[in-house]
Amino acid sequence: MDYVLKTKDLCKQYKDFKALKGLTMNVPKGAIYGFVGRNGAGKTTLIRIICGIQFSTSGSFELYGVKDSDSAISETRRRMGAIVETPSIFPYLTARENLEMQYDIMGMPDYSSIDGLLELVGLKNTGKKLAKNFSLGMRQRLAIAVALCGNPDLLIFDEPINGLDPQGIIEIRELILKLNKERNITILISSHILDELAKLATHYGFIDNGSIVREMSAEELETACRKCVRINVTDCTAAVKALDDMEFDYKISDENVIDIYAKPNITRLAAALSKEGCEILSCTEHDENLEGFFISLVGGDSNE
Ligand SMILES: Nc1ncnc2c1ncn2[C@@H]1O[C@H](COP(=O)(O)OP(=O)(O)OP(=O)(O)O)[C@@H](O)[C@H]1O
Repeated sequence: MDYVLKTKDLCKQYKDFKALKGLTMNVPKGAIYGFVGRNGAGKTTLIRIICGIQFSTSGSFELYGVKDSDSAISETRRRMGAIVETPSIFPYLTARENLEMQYDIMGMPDYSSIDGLLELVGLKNTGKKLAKNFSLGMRQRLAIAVALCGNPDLLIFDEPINGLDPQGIIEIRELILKLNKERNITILISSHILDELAKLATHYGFIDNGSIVREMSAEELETACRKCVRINVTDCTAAVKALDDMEFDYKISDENVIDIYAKPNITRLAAALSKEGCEILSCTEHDENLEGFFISLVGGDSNE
């Protein structure tokens, strides 16, 4: 498999605090790589290091096979566009003027591709409207257009849908999918909005406490997200006793809600619970989702 980005044992220390602790990750070419971790896990730190905004304390990375220690890394970074934290947009310029400014900054005198870029991100008809008057979704799409200016084949998004309304989320999702499918752009996207990420990602890297705890493809995740039978019961303690006696693999997922990782005979299950004085109020089939998987991987809350 070809990899666009490979990191090896990356560490980042701020005084006494280790933000990255030997982070090793591999982003395959053509992937939409979901970089999943709770607040403070180290996602932005890693992205800032790849973008050259910060330096690692130790470890290394390769971008398109070029090592970070190689002098060619700056040139290689031109193959990459990034939208990190506050997008770099000039509020008192129109969408077109923002892109012209970016072309100037990048030393690209030919503006002929700007119309196509504006069309691609759905900002072709914004005319004289200044970016400061754009909706958050429009601003985010403009930021994506700015990141696309150098015609990159890797795009890095740090939490791209934070704060967007549902319509804005759909627009950004569709744009990301289009860039990946039609322009073959590899995408690294950090997010803690896991349900949304699940609609996009082809690969995942789960980061916790400064290191990658698991990398997997979307197919592998699907297999790992176990199907279960979810029961809502009147008495959880009594139900647990019955489930233990029947040697079921289960998890208490909420107050009086239990996920059973098996296909129990419902009549027998109801009878066993009833013997303990517990009734089943409802029973449904349930798929463990990305969030459930993430929590089972790193424990605790996903901060979402
Ligand atoms: N300049 C700094 N000095 C000291 N600590 C820092 C600095 N920058 C980040 N940190 C700490 O490093 C850890 C990782 O931060 P980082 O921003 O990479 O996390 P994150 O996964 O992107 O989280 P979030 O989703 O909240 O942005 C956090 O505990 C943060 O407080």
